[in-house]
Amino acid sequence: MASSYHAPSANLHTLVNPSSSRSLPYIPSTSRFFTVKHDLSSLNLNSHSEKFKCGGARASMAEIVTPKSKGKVTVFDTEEHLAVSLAKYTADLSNKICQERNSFTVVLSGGSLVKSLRKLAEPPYVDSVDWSKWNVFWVDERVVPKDHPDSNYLLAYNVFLSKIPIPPGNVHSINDALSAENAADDYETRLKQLVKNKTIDQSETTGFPKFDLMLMGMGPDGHIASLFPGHPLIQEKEKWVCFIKDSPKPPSERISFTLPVINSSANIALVVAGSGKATALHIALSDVSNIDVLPVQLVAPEGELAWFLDKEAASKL
Ligand SMILES: O=C(O)[C@H](O)[C@@H](O)[C@H](O)[C@H](O)COP(=O)(O)O
Repeated sequence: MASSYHAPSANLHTLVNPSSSRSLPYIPSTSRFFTVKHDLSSLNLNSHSEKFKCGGARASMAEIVTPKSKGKVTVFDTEEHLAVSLAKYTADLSNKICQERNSFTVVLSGGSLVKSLRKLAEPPYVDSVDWSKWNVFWVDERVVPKDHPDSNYLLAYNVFLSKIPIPPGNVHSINDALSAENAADDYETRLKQLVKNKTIDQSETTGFPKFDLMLMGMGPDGHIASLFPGHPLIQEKEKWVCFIKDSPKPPSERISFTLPVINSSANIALVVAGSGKATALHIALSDVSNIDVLPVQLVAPEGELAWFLDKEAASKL
């Protein structure tokens, strides 16, 4: 389902309160659930704060307690420490799920998330993870050739996939010879075959594919995958994969998993770093009401949700 869409002109600081005058500036409310101080060492709240080893140095992280629906939130003092923890989380999950069902389905977004996966391609994980059991997919992809600098596949290949011994047949990228419409249909058909042959699990509740792990970033406007604020694609209820030709983030033509597929996941990790994401993150994780809903606020997996934040992204919580 793709239709005409006008990117919202308001930025996150001028979001409109629909219950009153349409031009009220958006003023974030104080979080009901937690407070985060900029200096992680001073965190002393509903949180569990600890030191862990990171490349020989001691690193700080703080775990924040949020309502169950918002998942487990961990704030790291640097992106480097975030990347170390993200690699351990992914490798541990891979080991656990491979033992249970002898395979592991992993979905990647594009953007800075991919760089934060770099530690997986280093010792100990490059040797300890059973890469032959991995099947890799994309939650969204730009409709460009695979060797184009905008390609999410190329980004993942350069940072990560080229450095691990994953069978090439287990890397499920889109068909870049097709139009956006056809690439979305083709990807959906391939997912259906892989559900049928049980490579991908299926949600008993929704009937949508149930991936073991989705690793996703979030844009500064609160978008996830290629589902943008105010765009009709966030309403899609039937399709597994949709296309967009008017993406506000270039390039304009993309394909994306729909929200029902995203939310049927067994595990979602949302990885958010940098001060440019702080306002959207505040909206997503606190109890802000009466604003236009951001796509990231609609993430509610059947399974577990884990947030990996750096302290810049968490600075407004
Ligand atoms: O292809 C894409 O553009 C992405 O999949 C997109 O959803 C991305 O993950 C976010 O925009 C965050 O990107 P950054 O972390 O680079 O801001």
